[in-house]
Amino acid sequence: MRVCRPRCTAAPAVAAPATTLRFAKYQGLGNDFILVDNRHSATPLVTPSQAAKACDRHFGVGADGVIFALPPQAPDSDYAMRIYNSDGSEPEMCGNGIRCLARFVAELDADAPRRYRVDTLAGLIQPELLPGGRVRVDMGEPILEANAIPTTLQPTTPEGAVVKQCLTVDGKEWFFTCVSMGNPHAITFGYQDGTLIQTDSIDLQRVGPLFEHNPVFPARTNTEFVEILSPSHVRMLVWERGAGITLACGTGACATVVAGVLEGRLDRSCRVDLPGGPLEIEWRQADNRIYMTGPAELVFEGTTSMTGDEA
Ligand SMILES: N[C@@H](CCC[C@H](N)C(=O)O)C(=O)O
Repeated sequence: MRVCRPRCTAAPAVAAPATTLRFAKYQGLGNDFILVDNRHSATPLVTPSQAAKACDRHFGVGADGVIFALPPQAPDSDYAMRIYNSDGSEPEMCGNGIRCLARFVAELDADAPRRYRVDTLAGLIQPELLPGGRVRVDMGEPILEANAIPTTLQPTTPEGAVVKQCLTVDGKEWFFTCVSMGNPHAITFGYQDGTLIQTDSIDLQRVGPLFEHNPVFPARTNTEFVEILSPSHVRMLVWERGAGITLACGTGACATVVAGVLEGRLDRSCRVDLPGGPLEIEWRQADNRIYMTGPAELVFEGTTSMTGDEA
């Protein structure tokens, strides 16, 4: 006897409703972002998967992340900022991004002050507009305690910091210092045998993911490979959590100077050269806060069609 089974039919395709999103594309040293005016709602207008699509450099607008200017949340803040990485994950902070946000809100709101208090998932961060399109940011204090970074690497100092700890990756023994600027960073200046990093010898595409997804970093990590040019001048490459190779990372540059000071290699004021250009970083002894100065500029404004998550 022949048994007839019902045929498996696909549900009729229903086009997900598309909405039009207005945005401005900004860049800070080539670290580029889609900025969204979200001041009328505390909920981002774009979902993580829509953000990932918009960041795609072939099928979308193209960017390293999507940044939302939201209404203030904390009592003393002027705005709140949230960001999605290009893979749709949500980091706590973005150094180049907050310089872009400062210039974006200055364009939106002519009455905005020159110095803002921005509420982020990493706490209150304070950018200040300078002449010539530059922005100086009070990035707050670094976090050094291993559990708070977070890393399971064994602390090397009585205060619980992970400084110059050895980690074997890709068959090599690297020395690492871990610093959080609200988001996690692992910084290396060299290997256990004493050889120092030369940035042109780093195969970032190969080793970057091995650090990002290493189990010693339970929240994944951004990784900085740093070549020392002098005690006040370094060259840095970055593999970003959730975004891969980028041309610059502001929180990474800040974390690098902190790591360099802790390892006794760098001065507290440093120029950090990134593939997209230089940042000036100061880790001030008087208040333990980090100050980052660099450019941010508008690239173009536009609209894009956003479909639902199921599309
Ligand atoms: N490019 C940023 C950092 C963005 C977040 C990072 N990818 C993370 O996941 O922590 C910067 O300029 O700081």
